[in-house]
Amino acid sequence: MEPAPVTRFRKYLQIKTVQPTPDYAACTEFLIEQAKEIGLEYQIHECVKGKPIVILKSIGTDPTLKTIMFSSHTDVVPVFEDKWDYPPFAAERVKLENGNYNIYARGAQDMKVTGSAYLEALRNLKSSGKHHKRTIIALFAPDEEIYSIEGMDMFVNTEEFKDLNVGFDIDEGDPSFNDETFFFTAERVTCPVAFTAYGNTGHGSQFIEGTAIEKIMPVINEIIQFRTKQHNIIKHYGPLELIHQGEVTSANLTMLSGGTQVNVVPASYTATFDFRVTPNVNFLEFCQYLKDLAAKNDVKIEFLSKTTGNPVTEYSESDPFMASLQRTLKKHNKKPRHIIMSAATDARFVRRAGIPAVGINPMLNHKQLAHDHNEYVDESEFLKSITFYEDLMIELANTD
Ligand SMILES: CSCC[C@H](NC=O)C(=O)O
Ligand SMILES: [Zn+2]
Ligand SMILES: [Zn+2]
Repeated sequence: MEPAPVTRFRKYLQIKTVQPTPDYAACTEFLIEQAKEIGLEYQIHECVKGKPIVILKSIGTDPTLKTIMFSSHTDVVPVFEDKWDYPPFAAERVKLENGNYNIYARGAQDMKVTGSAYLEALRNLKSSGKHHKRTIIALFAPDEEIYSIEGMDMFVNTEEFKDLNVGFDIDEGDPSFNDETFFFTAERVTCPVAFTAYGNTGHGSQFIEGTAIEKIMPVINEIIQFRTKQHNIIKHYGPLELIHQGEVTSANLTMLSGGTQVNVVPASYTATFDFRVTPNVNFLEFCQYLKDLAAKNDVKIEFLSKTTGNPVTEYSESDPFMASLQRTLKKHNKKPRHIIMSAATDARFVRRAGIPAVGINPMLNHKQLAHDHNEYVDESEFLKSITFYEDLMIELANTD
């Protein structure tokens, strides 16, 4: 028999909140239905029409205290459907030889599993009748996969957000590929940059000097060398390299454009890079390095994001909320490991608003498949994560 939490999780996965045209209306309807069934208060806030932030609340016995927020995003990244063994929005429950089940769907890991675990944890809390002092909020945000511009980036600056009176945020983490539980209080800065070179044009049969491509090539080459050097710093960790990725800066050439016809030398050429800058270096100094590189090669540089850096949440075991988190980890026999998030999450906006935020995902021994084909979760890990969040909610919400 399929457990009821799994049935509800699969229903959430079947809603096509896939970028670039996510069905947020159906998603909101599902979340409201859940809130009503569970007995939670709910409110919806749209910073931009059609981009709902759904907020569910279990009101604490002392509503004057700062609240505890559990954040997730509702959107998922696109798929290459022909590369999937199961339809990505059917959320098929596949039985394995060992008797366990996997649930296959886009968003199964990133991050509807977490949103579903929050809902199930709240459901259990409500039906158990357990009291908690602080109000618990489960927040479901749109557009995280496309920079959150009309999602959390805007929302944290609103009165509605201030009214939530959040004191501590639990946010997106990564499932673990071993038996350790990763938690994050800092992440790398997403820094998309476009370099554009302008040069002489002319007939494609000629040795034209000073072409755009001649100017852009040294920039590309230097960045590729930089990338290799950064990678070399962590390569010796072998299979554990993933844990250390946040300690260095990554660079990937993700877009290259220019040229209109094969026999016409292009007048301009653009190379766009996805940089993820480690908090271990000064972000502005890194930006200056890129600016100098552009100037040296007579190339225009454009920073495609307005970020000036990412604040880090202070971590101290004597902090009462952090202590509650550690107690819950201990209770669940977790081996916590404090690392730097290599990707970007909505926690960065919460931290910018001056609120401590911890990214975490309690699922263990899992293949990391966020944004990949055949994304799935192990059903038993999903079910275990519900009890983890249930305890975490109670611990954090009863923190003095
Ligand atoms: C940088 S905004 C997009 C956020 C996205 N987060 C997870 O996949 C990421 O690319 O890291
Ligand atoms: Zn995500
Ligand atoms: Zn993602």
